Amino acid sequence: MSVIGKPLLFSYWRSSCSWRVRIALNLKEIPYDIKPVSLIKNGGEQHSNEYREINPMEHVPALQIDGHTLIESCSIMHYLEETRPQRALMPQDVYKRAKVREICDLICTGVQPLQNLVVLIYVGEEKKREWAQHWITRGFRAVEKLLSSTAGKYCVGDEITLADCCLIPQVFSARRFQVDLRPFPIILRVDRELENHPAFRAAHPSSQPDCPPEATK
Ligand SMILES: O=C(O)/C=C\C(=O)CC(=O)CC(=O)O
Repeated sequence: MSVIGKPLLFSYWRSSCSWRVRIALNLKEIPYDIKPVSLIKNGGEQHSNEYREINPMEHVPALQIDGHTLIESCSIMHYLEETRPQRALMPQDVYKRAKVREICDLICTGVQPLQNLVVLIYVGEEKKREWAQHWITRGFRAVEKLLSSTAGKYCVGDEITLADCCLIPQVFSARRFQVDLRPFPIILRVDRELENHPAFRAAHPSSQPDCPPEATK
């Protein structure tokens, strides 16, 4: 690992957790390299001895930056926020900061882990779509309710925050599992607001070097 080189992100094109960090890096205009880790090739490269040294949880993402190796997308985003204050992704106001963390935690602990690859494999091919739909819908009901009192143009007010970095990839996963999003008009509005933002577009799965050609839009 190079201390002075560009940060290196261990990422998988369709991983929503990798996508969160890609958005944050792009928004802050931090140049970085990507090291693709295939979650499906040969039973998953994340389970290799080499990668387990980088991330003992055998998940993506991991970020090598400033001579450190960091794991867990929210911790990584907070590190970026604390070390690279340019283009702040947390509001100044303490209450608004709490609301941003609330939305991030809800998605990152209450929704996304339930549709993680290891969980879906455990649930089984037959039930996995119904399972993912159930938990995403349940979580989105809560997110929509929170947004009804926090959202401006984006999740919390009119500035892009870490909450948006978490929400947009989760909406993509919801579509992937064919969740009916009609009951969530605020989530859909924020998603529409950000779908063509350059930092979000560049972080999109279809823009990734490891995206299979048939999946590019
Ligand atoms: O089917 C695949 O291509 C494998 C894995 C993923 O997409 C990523 C996830 O496990 C879900 C997620 O990050 O939300």
